[in-house]
Amino acid sequence: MRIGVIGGGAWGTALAQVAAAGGEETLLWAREPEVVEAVNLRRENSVFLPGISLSTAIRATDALDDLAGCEALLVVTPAQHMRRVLAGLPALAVPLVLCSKGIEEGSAKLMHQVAHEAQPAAAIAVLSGPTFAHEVAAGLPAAVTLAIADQAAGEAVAARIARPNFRPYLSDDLTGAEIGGAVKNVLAIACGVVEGRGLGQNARAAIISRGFAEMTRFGLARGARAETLAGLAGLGDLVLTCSSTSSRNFALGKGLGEGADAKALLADRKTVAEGAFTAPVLRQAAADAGVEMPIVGAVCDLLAGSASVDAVVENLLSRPLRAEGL
Ligand SMILES: NC(=O)C1=CN([C@@H]2O[C@H](COP(=O)(O)OP(=O)(O)OC[C@H]3O[C@@H](n4cnc5c(N)ncnc54)[C@H](O)[C@@H]3O)[C@@H](O)[C@H]2O)C=CC1
Ligand SMILES: O=C(CO)COP(=O)(O)O
Repeated sequence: MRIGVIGGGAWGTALAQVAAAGGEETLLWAREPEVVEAVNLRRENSVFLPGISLSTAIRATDALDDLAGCEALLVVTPAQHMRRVLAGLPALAVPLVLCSKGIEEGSAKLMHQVAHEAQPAAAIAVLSGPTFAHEVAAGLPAAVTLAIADQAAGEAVAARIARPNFRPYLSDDLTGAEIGGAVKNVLAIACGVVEGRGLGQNARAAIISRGFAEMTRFGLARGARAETLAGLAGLGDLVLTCSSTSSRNFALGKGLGEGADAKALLADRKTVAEGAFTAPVLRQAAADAGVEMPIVGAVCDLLAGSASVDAVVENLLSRPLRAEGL
């Protein structure tokens, strides 16, 4: 097996399909025995990515040990589970390509920091960008940022995962690529709220643009480069997920905007809406860095049930007038 994928959710399955489309034998590790069985017997992940016929070059397993012989590993667990899953593997020397979007609760660490602590000998790359899993799995065109410190290693990984309809763009800014993906999830919840409450398309565009200002302020404070945040992994993904109920984060926000209870919405989920986990740790990290993120704060209040939609909107609209620049 040459490429291994850790995580049999929608995105891990879609990335396994991309890998297999290049003729690579691909091993997909999934936690759920029913996912392993469905992929191996029916060539479909009917739990997390129904309706997509999967390549015969994909084999699924529920044994992490089976990944030992892979030459590269794509890591696609939900962000809050990445440390434990990586720590459960033997020491790895193959490249780890992190595809999850989030910030670790408690530590406020980015996934590349978490992965480095769990697997210090592995080269770490971050793959992030505007990529709804079902479109990628169906072979529709998409482009991503592939961030890795070592350029030669990056070129090798890019060559390995690039396909005619899947274009990685290289970067060495892991922090920027990760902050873009993590922050946009929280902003997508805010845009969903705008939709659910019927606040209009002007308001949504305002949230995208002022949200991008928040992302940029926070990213620069954590050492990201502005050009990365303005690229596929930042602005590109922000625009995608702030515009469609195909985004689980947007859909969660839409429910909040329609007046549903946050706890009930979250308890009801089988799939992950990363923004709900990222929002509180992001608010704290921003406060620690002295960065204002009022939209992120509003999402936190809604998720905690500590303020109504109308109250957070009024709060945002009554902030002191200021210059547009960062
Ligand atoms: N679905 C998408 O279109 C995209 C998702 N991503 C990111 O990929 C990551 C994974 O998301 P999806 O594949 O969409 O997941 P999903 O929402 O389709 O499935 C949930 C996943 O969580 C896993 N899980 C649940 N409890 C777990 C535990 N205790 N330990 C380890 N894993 C556990 C399940 O096994 C399953 O793989 C997230 O960080 C997400 O932001 C990134 C780009 C696109
Ligand atoms: O990250 C994604 C697309 O790039 C998927 O967004 P959601 O997790 O909100 O569905």
